[in-house]
Amino acid sequence: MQTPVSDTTALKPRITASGVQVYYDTNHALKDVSVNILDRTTTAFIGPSGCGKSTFLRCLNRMNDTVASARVEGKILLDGQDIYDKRVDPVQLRARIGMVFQKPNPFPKSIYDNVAYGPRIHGLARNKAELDEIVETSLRRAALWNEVKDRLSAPGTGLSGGQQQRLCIARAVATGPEVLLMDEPCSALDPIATAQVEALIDELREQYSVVIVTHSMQQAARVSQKTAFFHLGNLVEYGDTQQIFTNPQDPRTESYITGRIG
Ligand SMILES: Nc1ncnc2c1ncn2[C@@H]1O[C@H](COP(=O)(O)OP(=O)(O)OP(=O)(O)O)[C@@H](O)[C@H]1O
Repeated sequence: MQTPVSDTTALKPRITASGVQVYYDTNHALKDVSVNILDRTTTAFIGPSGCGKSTFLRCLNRMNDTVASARVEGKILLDGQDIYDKRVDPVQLRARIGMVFQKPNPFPKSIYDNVAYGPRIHGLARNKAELDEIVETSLRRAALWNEVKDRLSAPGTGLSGGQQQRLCIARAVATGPEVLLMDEPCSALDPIATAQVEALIDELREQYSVVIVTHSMQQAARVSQKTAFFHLGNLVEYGDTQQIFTNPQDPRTESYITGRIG
């Protein structure tokens, strides 16, 4: 369901990006991007292939650190703290800004251990009972508990694609993140599993800030309250999803949403 515009106006920025540039060697892939990502809001990144959506998403939890050719400039603050500060541990950061990928990628471990992995390495549970509690809460939050509660020791990889993606969402929420980044989370799923994940995204944003990269404008319209349109490495337009789709301010946005570029 679309949130009325007035609902997002009072929400505070969780992430503030200013003047972000990304280079892969000499390829200037992201050009001077500045945007606020709001709390308790789903923000969609849309735009033609290769425009920099995933590159920008990966800047938000320093996943580009793992790409040798990538160089990131500019400032990205999470709750006012510079995430690129040398004192910030990227592993701790990724517990606060979780990520769900295009293809479900559960660990080759049991359903329980997939969810318990993060809380274990970050020392979030003092004993087995607390860990059990986190696993159950996370699986409930990912709308998967009822389907798996009787087979928690079965391998995560044995679940259906849609269930695996919800398991990956449970794994991401298990560390108590503030922000969830999703890079085309439904592209490997069938329509029913897609609908389930979309419904879940709408529930998750009541607690988290959710950012989703999607190729589907219909999906962006269904799940997001804010939309950012990227083109050739530029953030061309950012605004309320309804406004972007009905009354875009930039001719490039209009061309994209009416299917003239893409
Ligand atoms: N790991 C990488 N190494 C080198 N260049 C990269 C890498 N990832 C992305 N790029 C380049 O950066 C630019 C932006 O790519 P990016 O994947 O961010 O775009 P996108 O909008 O997410 O595209 P798509 O919708 O096809 O996934 C492209 O020119 C791409 O070739």
